[in-house]
Amino acid sequence: MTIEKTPLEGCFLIKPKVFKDNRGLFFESYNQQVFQGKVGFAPNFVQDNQALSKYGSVRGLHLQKGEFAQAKLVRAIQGEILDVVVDVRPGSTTFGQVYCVVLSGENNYQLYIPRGFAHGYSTLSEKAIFAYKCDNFYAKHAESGIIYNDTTLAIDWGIPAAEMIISDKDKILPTFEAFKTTL
Ligand SMILES: Cc1cn([C@H]2C[C@H](O)[C@@H](COP(=O)(O)OP(=O)(O)O[C@H]3O[C@@H](C)C(=O)[C@@H](O)[C@H]3O)O2)c(=O)[nH]c1=O
Repeated sequence: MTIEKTPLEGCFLIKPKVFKDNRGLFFESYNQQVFQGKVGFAPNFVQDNQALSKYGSVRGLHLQKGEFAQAKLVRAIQGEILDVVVDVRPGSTTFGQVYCVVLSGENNYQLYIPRGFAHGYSTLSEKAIFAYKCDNFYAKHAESGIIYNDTTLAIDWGIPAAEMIISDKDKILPTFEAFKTTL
């Protein structure tokens, strides 16, 4: 397993060591000892989530605020997604910067997203199964987010606008400018 820094402070791309044989393959999808050794701390993951999405689905950008903030370790078990994170930690040297990476059931990459980031993903394949670990519980009242098509962030989700599938909740998220006033 390799753990690489991304351009965003505290956000890491994890590439597992995959063992292939005539039965299929095997890899460690999380190893606390390795994570601690390479990153310097071990998150206390308390909730695992899984979602199935159709092609064109865009989920996000989401985060939970304050004491309910969540760090996440995300991956695509099947299919291909474009994972997108935005550093919205006040005072961070990479505040407002966006990082995107393709995660798939083929590359088995994972992204460690620290607390205080906004997160979203689009589904590039016909369908995708997305799974993630969180270091804090779901708290509906602490949910916040930024609109997926914010013009200042200008995220390319890899999906034509006419084919995007977006939840009603996500369609009314604030712009990045408006979100910033809530920080
Ligand atoms: C996230 C979440 C949702 N739910 C419920 C609430 C709702 O009825 C249903 C679907 O929720 P949502 O529409 O918020 O699901 P979704 O849009 O997939 O939300 C997720 O998006 C990605 C981008 C993230 O980063 C996650 O942290 C999470 O916010 O599931 C839980 O019970 N527990 C949870 O942890």
